[in-house]
Amino acid sequence: MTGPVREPAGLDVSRLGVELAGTPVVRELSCAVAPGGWLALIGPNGAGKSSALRAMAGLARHTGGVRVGGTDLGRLRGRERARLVAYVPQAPVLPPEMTVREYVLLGRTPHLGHLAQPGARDREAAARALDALGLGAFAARRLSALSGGERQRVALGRALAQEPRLLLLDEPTSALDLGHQQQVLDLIDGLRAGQRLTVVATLHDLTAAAQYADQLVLLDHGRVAAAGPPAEVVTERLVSRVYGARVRVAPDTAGRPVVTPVRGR
Ligand SMILES: Nc1ncnc2c1ncn2[C@@H]1O[C@H](COP(=O)(O)OP(=O)(O)OP(=O)(O)O)[C@@H](O)[C@H]1O
Repeated sequence: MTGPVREPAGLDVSRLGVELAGTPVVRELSCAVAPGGWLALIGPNGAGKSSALRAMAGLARHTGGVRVGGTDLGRLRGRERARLVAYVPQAPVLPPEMTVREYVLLGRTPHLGHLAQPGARDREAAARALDALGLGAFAARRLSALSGGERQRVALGRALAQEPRLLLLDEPTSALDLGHQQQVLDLIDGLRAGQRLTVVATLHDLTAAAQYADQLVLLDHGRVAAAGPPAEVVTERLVSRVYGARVRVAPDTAGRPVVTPVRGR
């Protein structure tokens, strides 16, 4: 997918904290992602990954700072923030009567003037996103008539049409078959490399996280249990301690860890 290359922007998160119903669910999370970098947030159910991501998107009350390209996100209004950051939730709520094309075009909203209608450039950005995700054939389909995996790709399509500089993805491949998982992760990786889009994604698949991200943050009960390059974070010791899982971890030919679950007796 090619689009206009804009000034790249990195992410700086300092001492992020989120409290829900009086309980801290993210504590003292600090991380930095260079422009064009990919950070994966990993950790067991309830570790605080989605909460941290929502806070980075400005959608959850939090303490600490989130800066994108040096700009404090807390100081930006919704539209300004949406030109910089796109967020795709784990289970997006899609308006059932809208078509795929109309929905993806909504990604252009932050770029339109007040009361302005989408123009040719906006339609091109939406068409690029649809094509890149193999959704061209679905463009006229209503959102209520899509499978779970198609819905997930449509939500990502809207975010790509937004042409953000930071892309926040909550479990972007959870509903996708193996081929579409690779297609989506490869696409995001291409945008990262080609346009220096900065990516933060929560991922349950540790092998995929290690294959695609250049750094991982492992959360456990809201705290950072480990952070760094994949080979340092995805280890048998850490995975068994934090997830309570039996696994073998072996490097692939590129040295990235591959996790194999091992059946108990
Ligand atoms: N609205 C809420 N009120 C109170 N606690 C909440 C609320 N939403 C989530 N939590 C709790 O916050 C903690 C972190 O949840 P979060 O969804 O961030 O975890 P996660 O790592 O993304 O989990 P999962 O892998 O299951 O999606 C969990 O203990 C969860 O039960």
